[in-house]
Amino acid sequence: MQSSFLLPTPIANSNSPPSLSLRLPPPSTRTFSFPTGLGLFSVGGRTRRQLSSLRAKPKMDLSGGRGHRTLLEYAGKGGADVGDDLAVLLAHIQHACKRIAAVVASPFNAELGRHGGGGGDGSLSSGRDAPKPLDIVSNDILFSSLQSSGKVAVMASEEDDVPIWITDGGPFVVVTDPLDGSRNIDVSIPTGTIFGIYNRLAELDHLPVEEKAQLNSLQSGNRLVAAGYVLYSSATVLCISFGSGTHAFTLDRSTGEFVLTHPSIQIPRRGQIYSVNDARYFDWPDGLRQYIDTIRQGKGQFPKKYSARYVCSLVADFHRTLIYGGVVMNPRDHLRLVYEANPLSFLVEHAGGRGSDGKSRILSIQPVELHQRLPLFLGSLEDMQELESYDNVQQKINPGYEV
Ligand SMILES: O=P(O)(O)OC[C@H]1O[C@](O)(COP(=O)(O)O)[C@@H](O)[C@@H]1O
Repeated sequence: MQSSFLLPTPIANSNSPPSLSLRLPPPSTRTFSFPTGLGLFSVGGRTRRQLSSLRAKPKMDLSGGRGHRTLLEYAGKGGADVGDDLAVLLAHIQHACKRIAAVVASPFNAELGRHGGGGGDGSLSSGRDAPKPLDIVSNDILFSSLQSSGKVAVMASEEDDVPIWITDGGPFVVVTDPLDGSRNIDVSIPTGTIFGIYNRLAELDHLPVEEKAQLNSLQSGNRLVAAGYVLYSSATVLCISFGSGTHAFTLDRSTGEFVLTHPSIQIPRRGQIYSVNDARYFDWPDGLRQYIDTIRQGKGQFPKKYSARYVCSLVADFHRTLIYGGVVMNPRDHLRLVYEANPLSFLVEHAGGRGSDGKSRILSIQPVELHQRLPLFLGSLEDMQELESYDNVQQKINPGYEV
């Protein structure tokens, strides 16, 4: 059988794209793909005309003709111009997240999963310090980056009991869940970092350190200056909003840069996917059961049967929802207002969606405790409105599930 192939010809001028010479396949032969420098071209079964139109197609340009735009270019003066302080902080956060991406993917850390190694006192029988679980390692990485940025007054982390005061002059407050979904890490399921950035409240500067650390960290979500997450998955994706649109950048491992791949994300007004831990069905209130039963059968406001997807890793479930639409939820008091619900609600709202506790808009809730937990529903506007029209969607009992 004659095979088909495309050969890159020598490049005479490095500014011009490589041209392709081709021998056409007989009709309906197998499909082959070849790297050409312009991406993978699949040629099986295509006519010469189809191929030349493929060749003529320009590469997708996300930067208005200036090449791929990186996160730091985007945030800088030629882009969103978020201000020097925030740009510096962002540079440190993205650096920390690249390190976390490397740590969670490393074969040498795989066994550290949730519980870490060694004895209860943190030591090994050999006398060395026991390795730390990956969520603690991630917390340490973020802390050290925030500290070296010089831009952070206080960091409040899901991993720490109390917020840590870093520097008096720091203009920002950072709240974070450094490694969400870490319970899945032993089996290489995606994980993520979530962060929110507030301005330091200068009017609290006169208070004792513990008090001002606490109060700065308890700001309501509608005061967020920026929020984001980093998904550690088949690709490492950093999604961020500075309060004007939600944009995602994918890590280019060849350059180490986050490159803008999803500018101005708009969550579809309707999705066809719901994301929840279905095993809790019998602990759900009637309203939530009815809602899920209805959309599953295609009997809701959108006359299509919904599909279920649940990774059990909030960042992954949220990222899919942001791109494909639908709703992602955890109806019990489990996820944290400060570290998870507020940043993700900020992102979904700036993409045209909604974040709610089943009754109220998340960003309007005033946190009263740092580690406060609540039911969380995030998603497409119309799906969220339909969900909230069922009065009773918050799971009040929380029997302490083992897995
Ligand atoms: O057990 P549930 O209710 O399905 O909760 C799963 C959720 O908990 C999380 O693992 C976060 O919980 P932790 O902060 O305790 O790890 C999310 O990533 C996930 O969406």
